[in-house]
Amino acid sequence: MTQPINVFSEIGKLKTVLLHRPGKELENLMPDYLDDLLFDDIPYLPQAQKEHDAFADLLRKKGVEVVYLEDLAAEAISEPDVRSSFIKDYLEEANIKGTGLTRMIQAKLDAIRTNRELIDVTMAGIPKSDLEELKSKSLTDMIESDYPFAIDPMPNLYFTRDPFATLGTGVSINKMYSVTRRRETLYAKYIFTYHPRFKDSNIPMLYDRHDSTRIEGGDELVLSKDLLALGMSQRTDVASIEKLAKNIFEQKIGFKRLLAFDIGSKRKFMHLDTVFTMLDYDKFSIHPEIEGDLTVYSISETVDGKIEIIKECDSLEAILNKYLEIDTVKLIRCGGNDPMAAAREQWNDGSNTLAIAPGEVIVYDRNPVTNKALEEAGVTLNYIAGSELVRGRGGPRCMSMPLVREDI
Ligand SMILES: NC(=[NH2+])NCCC[C@H](N)C(=O)O
Repeated sequence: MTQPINVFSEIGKLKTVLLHRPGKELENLMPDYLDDLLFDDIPYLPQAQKEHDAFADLLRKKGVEVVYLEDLAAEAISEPDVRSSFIKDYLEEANIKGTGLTRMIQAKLDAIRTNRELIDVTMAGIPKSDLEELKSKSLTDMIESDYPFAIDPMPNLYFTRDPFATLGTGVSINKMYSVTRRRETLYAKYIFTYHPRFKDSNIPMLYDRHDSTRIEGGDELVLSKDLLALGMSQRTDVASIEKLAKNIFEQKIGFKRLLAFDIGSKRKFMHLDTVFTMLDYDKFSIHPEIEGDLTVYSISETVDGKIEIIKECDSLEAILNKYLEIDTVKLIRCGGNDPMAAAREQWNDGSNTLAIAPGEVIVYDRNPVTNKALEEAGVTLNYIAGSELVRGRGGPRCMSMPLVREDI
């Protein structure tokens, strides 16, 4: 039987992928809170859904099984006691002001008939205006301020790449950088523990969502069955990479080395996959700003089970040649040779490609300069529109979490 999780590369033929169709959580974005919610603008939901459906259809057309986070989460809580414990965890983490309000919301959630509807409500968040009871005078003391939400929405859920990452046969359930994304990992906890697809497989857990240091899936790349690339970024702390390495070696997942790339701490480069993705055995898309010398930490295990860390300063090209044991990797620049196009198209996720097979990727159609450079390098491109989706600052890789890839 194939493992429910099998991801030993970034490029092996994609067999099963996890998406989230953008939902009502995007309609709960408000201009005053965009920064906290990590959005730059408010997508128009029907159009965002249309674009997302086209992305899913393309994947299906390419023979990929598409599963949705919201369906798996609903199926995972099908036992009444699991559903109750999910609601309890959700409420505990929801940062609700006032116990009266918590009780009121709990009653509302308990009364929702189908689990799928329940999951949708938890994702969308709960505006105070949806709580009829709050309108009665006796409850005014529960309304702390003009803040519009009793529970915040989770608008970043369609970036399924980040709250957890599949690595080999295991999964790292991540401690997210921002408050707004921390609750997203609750769905992963329930899915990997209780969903029939996973529950009997004893999935190796490689990171703990309650850990003190942060890590996100956009910084976790599987370069080969032996090698992982990690970003030390705005989102991922170096300490987390060390912990992940320890867990990977202890649980004998199979990877022999982790390369941690220091990409600095800027929003435009929030994750390693915003400046660097794998296209083929020897081809990568990169943002020109990471072409110079980089500081990289190579983390491996010694024969007596200790962690060894070596610091190197070299170009990305030299590091990849050395550790992938390739004569010359080909780095394809986002924006080609035009610095202005590079900046603009990186902002619109031109380097954030999703490989569906070696040398075949999905890209946004809105980055023509980068796409031309990729085509000229012999990469096969499949286009999707992303006018609305891109407003959350993420591309095809960010919007997908592979569960199964064919080994290469
Ligand atoms: N893997 C990625 N690059 N994900 C992009 C996530 C974008 C999202 N708005 C955030 O700031 O978290």
